[in-house]
Amino acid sequence: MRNAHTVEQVRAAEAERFAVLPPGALMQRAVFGLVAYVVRRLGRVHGARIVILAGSGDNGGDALWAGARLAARGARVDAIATGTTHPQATAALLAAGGHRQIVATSAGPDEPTLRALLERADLVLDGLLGIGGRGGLRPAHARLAALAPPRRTVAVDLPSGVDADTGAVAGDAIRASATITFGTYKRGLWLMPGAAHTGPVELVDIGLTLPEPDLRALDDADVRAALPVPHETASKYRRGVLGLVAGSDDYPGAAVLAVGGALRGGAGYLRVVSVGRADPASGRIHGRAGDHVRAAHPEAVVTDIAPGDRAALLAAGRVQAWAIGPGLAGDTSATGASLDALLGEDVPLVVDAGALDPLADLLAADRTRLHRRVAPVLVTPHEGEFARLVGRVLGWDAAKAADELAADRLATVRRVAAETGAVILLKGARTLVVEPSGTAWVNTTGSPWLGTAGSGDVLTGLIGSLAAAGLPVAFAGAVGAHLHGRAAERAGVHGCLPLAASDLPRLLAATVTDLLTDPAR
Ligand SMILES: NC(=O)C1=CN([C@@H]2O[C@H](COP(=O)(O)OP(=O)(O)OC[C@H]3O[C@@H](n4cnc5c(N)ncnc54)[C@H](O)[C@@H]3O)[C@@H](O)[C@H]2O)[C@@H](O)CC1
Ligand SMILES: [K+]
Repeated sequence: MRNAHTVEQVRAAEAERFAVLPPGALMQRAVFGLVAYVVRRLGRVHGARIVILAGSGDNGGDALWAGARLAARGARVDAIATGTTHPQATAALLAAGGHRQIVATSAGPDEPTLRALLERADLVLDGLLGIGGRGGLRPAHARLAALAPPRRTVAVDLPSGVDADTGAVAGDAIRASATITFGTYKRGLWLMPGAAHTGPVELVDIGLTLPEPDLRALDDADVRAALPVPHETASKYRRGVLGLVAGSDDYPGAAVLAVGGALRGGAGYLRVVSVGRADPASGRIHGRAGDHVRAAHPEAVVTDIAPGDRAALLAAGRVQAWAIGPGLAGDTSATGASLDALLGEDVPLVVDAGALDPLADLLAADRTRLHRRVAPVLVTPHEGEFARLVGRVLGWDAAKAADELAADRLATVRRVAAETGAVILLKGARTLVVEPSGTAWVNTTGSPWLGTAGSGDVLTGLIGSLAAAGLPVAFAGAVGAHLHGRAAERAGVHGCLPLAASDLPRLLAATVTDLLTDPAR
């Protein structure tokens, strides 16, 4: 598990260490980790050209100290500063044979000199701003950020211009090929758009004593440990039964995809409810989605029901979790009736796609509905569906929803989770899973190829299945998002590019197989 903390939490933990350590000790720990990374990356330090971008604070201090260490090992180090710089670190750099120039003065380097320095650099260390940065970069910083070569730039603690807490980026910001961060992950390294600026992030332990994290990210090892693996006495029922209400005559394929995801999530038995209509000749209820599921996945047990038939829905049988929504179309009041029936059942419930608007309507009528329910409800909107949800339930217009998400995505989702009582899984490049209590996970796996029709249906089935197998539903959301992302990352290896959603179940099986058979386990 990787943990992220807020700037306030980091500052408090640092203050506690400052009180007992000699001056500069924490910074030297950070510098040691940074230099170790640079040496590993360059292989040969002697003769390497290093450019340091140095702001006025301790972040610049880290980078300048690293420059001093690298200069002492024979690197050619040029520091480009935006003004005053950390005094001891600057003195150490100059004493080690490094150079410093200040862009803001008339004696500073002109544009061509600056460009030439950066173009020739083997590596650029971005020490413009760390956790002390606020708002968009000032002009001198922004100019350097725009000139730094992304593929040869390493961000110190975080890419300058990325807000450490929110991941917001206002204007120019450093784009790095790697980020070396100190003490703990900062939330902004994991939240979009900041997360797109970091490259791979490495954590350097500097010995902070930290409180409960504000945000968590799962690793493969966490997911491996959480996977519901059947033991000797398992049976199909004991492994968990998922009830899935999915598909419609208009969108039967969504049910097939959701079932494909569910079959790879660990539940032993799958009851699929297909919403159809009465056959004029026989009077029997029949749904196209059910036909497609029977043909594609004979292991699923399918029941056809008439729209909104609550009794028939619940008669499908006992389950340990329900999921509703993929591919549901048409009469939203009928979907609302089904949803209302499922909300009356005391098992975890996953609500997606075509069931999200009906849920919003139920919550608009009764905001306490989910707070009163004992078993949790997880909703899986993408950004547009989230905007509709907050529009109907909290009265936000689309512009407000977009503004709030852009300013602080995590805080916004937290607030909506607390107000609605739903666990919210907000899909996107860095999917967030947030409980009403505020506990939050961010997913760091995935690939842009996942942005394809039907991939969300697979995810819903997968999460429902993990919940039916016994994972707490929010954790099932985090585990499901991690597996779903890993599966997509494998698409290239398994010849599944461009990725189609129907490839995902097969890729999920390969992902789970690898996790469970990893010899390092
Ligand atoms: N405090 C510590 O013990 C440690 C701190 N470390 C480093 O220290 C950093 C924090 O140092 P500081 O608190 O000095 O803060 P920073 O170095 O992040 O920046 C502070 C300076 O930047 C200016 N500034 C703020 N926003 C700006 C903007 N948008 N554009 C341009 N300039 C802006 C401020 O006026 C201030 O002078 C960490 O990120 C980390 O790199 C590490 O050395 C580990 C130990
Ligand atoms: K930085």
